[in-house]
Amino acid sequence: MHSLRWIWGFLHTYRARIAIGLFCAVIVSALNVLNPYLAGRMVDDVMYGKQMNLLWPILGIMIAGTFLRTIIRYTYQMIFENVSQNVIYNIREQLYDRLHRLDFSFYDRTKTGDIMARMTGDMEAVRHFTAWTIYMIFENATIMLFAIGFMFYIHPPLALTLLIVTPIIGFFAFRLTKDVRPTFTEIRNQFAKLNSVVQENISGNRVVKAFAKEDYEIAKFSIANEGFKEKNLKSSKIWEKYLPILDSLAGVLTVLMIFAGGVMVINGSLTFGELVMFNSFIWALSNPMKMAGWLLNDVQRFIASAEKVEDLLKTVPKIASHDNVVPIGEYKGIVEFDKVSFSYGEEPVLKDISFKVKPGQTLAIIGPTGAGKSTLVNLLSRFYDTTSGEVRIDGRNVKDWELQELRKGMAMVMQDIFLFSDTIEGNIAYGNPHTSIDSIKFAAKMADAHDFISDLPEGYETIVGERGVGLSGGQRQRIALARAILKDPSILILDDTTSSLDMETENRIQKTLKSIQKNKTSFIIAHRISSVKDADQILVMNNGAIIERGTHEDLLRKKGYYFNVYKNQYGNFEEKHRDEDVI
Ligand SMILES: Nc1ncnc2c1ncn2[C@@H]1O[C@H](COP(=O)(O)OP(=O)(O)OP(=O)(O)O)[C@@H](O)[C@H]1O
Repeated sequence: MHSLRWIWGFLHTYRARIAIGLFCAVIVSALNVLNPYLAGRMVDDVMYGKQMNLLWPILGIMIAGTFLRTIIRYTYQMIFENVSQNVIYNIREQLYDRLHRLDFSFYDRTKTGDIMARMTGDMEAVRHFTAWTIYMIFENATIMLFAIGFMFYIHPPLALTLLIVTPIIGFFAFRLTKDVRPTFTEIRNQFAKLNSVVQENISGNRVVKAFAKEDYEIAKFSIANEGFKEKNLKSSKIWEKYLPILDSLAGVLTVLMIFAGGVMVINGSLTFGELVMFNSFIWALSNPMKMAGWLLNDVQRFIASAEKVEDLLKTVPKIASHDNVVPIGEYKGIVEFDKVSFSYGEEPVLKDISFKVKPGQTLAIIGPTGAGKSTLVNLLSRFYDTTSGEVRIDGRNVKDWELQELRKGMAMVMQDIFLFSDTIEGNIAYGNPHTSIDSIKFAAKMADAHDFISDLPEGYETIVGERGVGLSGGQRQRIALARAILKDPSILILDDTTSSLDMETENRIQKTLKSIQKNKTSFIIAHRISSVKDADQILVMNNGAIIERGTHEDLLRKKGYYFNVYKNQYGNFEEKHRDEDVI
């Protein structure tokens, strides 16, 4: 019931069309009882009554009725198809919108394969229900009602005799529904698992090959595939149990009709023509009963899928703009962390972090892997919210910013570079689609990417593969950097952006970046001293806390963690310190 109420929320926009469709279905159902009735009249009036003048009119009406029925049926099938396509279009749009609004924590815990299963298999089950199942249920119910009404009109005792079987059919149809429903949820969940295995294997195919794990992955897929087959077979077994019962009960109707009807014809309470009518009405009774199994099946499949789609549509992003946000107007880029702590789960990942950076300044963060560097900058753009403390930009808590406005003023080059399957030009212009090619080239020059792009046979028009396949790690980083530079943000965040570059290229980029960093607040996360040494402030993080802070010179003087990293990267400190060019 709940799923029906949910789908009605989408269907009600088309209620006029649905009403027309259902009205057409009523006409078709009425026309369905016309031919059996006329066949009976033919027997009684034309064959037995010898009223030959009725032969052609009856035949004409039968043919015209059949013709009309076909046209009207086609019309409402088209109406429902059209409504279903519109409904699915609307649901898909809302789903996609929701997927974009959901935050990082949702994607942290949800498998891509599961999302894909909802967008494909579940949506198809919902479409099938709205395009076919709804009108089929209505059509079968009305055919049955018309047939029962007519049978009572013609001969109530025989009609009653035949209806004795219907409660038994109803009972088994109900049992089928009850038993088969959980299996559809299982099938649906297994389909999501299968999707996840396939999706992960396609995305990770290089790792699979590199580790020669093809057989292992094939075996893993086989288990999921086998599970899917088993769940489907389990569902079929329930079907196999009930469908023959429903079929046989429908068959019982014919036997009952011939037996009881025959007796009534012999004792003269029923004409032969009326027996012919009843014989034809048997179809109108038995067919909906046979269909009931299939239709209930479809309804269960719909409910299992609708719950999943609705579930996703109702998932509320934890991170969103609150209702009373006022646009800030000018974006300066003053960043302040005030006693910020954060945890993804139980364990604290950031502990009591405080600092302030102003436009034109660069803050660098260095520290061992897992120290919390990326997590720190993720709080800046509100990918996650602080557990305690405040992150402020231009003096305002990031939670009080309109989310889009907050993020529009920032550009981030993430550790895990993602490029779209598009041209290099399209990838660089992702944040500014209407920009000129000259601006794109300028940004590429700033990121030291212009030369290698120009050397490609198709230059900026070169299509890069999914996730940037076809480019080296360093080339990908430089395109991502150009994409961020082109956005001309107030806050520029570079998370391990130059890790794949050689020192010479990194040096060139640092020089060019200086010219554009003048009015920006820059964050640089790196493991190399060469990447952070020029920053106005360097934070050394370990285990979620700031353990040292200061300029390069300050930190060298402290002879702590930073000093040791420096020594490791540049060899003997005293010796290298004499050679200032090195740093
Ligand atoms: N999405 C997440 N869910 C749960 N834990 C996470 C998540 N992302 C990171 N962590 C954990 O938080 C801690 C800090 O991770 P973070 O990525 O911030 O470190 P990092 O200093 O940037 O490391 P690296 O230098 O390797 O990039 C790690 O222990 C990591 O396992």
